[in-house]
Amino acid sequence: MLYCVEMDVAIPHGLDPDHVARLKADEKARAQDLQRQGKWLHLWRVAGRYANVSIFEVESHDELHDLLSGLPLFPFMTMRVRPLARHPSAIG
Ligand SMILES: O=C(O)C[C@H]1C=CC(=O)O1
Repeated sequence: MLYCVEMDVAIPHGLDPDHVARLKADEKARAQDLQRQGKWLHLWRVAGRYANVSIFEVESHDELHDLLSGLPLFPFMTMRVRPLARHPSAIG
């Protein structure tokens, strides 16, 4: 199942900078691991915003939820999830 997920990141200003740096490093490692596993197919920065648009391929809503809610930055992200269906005019 394919999903388009838009993630908006809002890290509170008062957080310890070392803690934030660690969270970002952990997030990067996890994102790259999921890409290597073939579950996080696309990861694009939204120009001008601390946000991304991503495409995930997973088995179920539950798998997607587990994966997203386990991201290190999850507590600081607002997510918009859209399930994708095949477009009848798509040639690919
Ligand atoms: O920077 C972001 O968009 C948030 C998050 C998603 C992947 C990652 O490495 O960080």
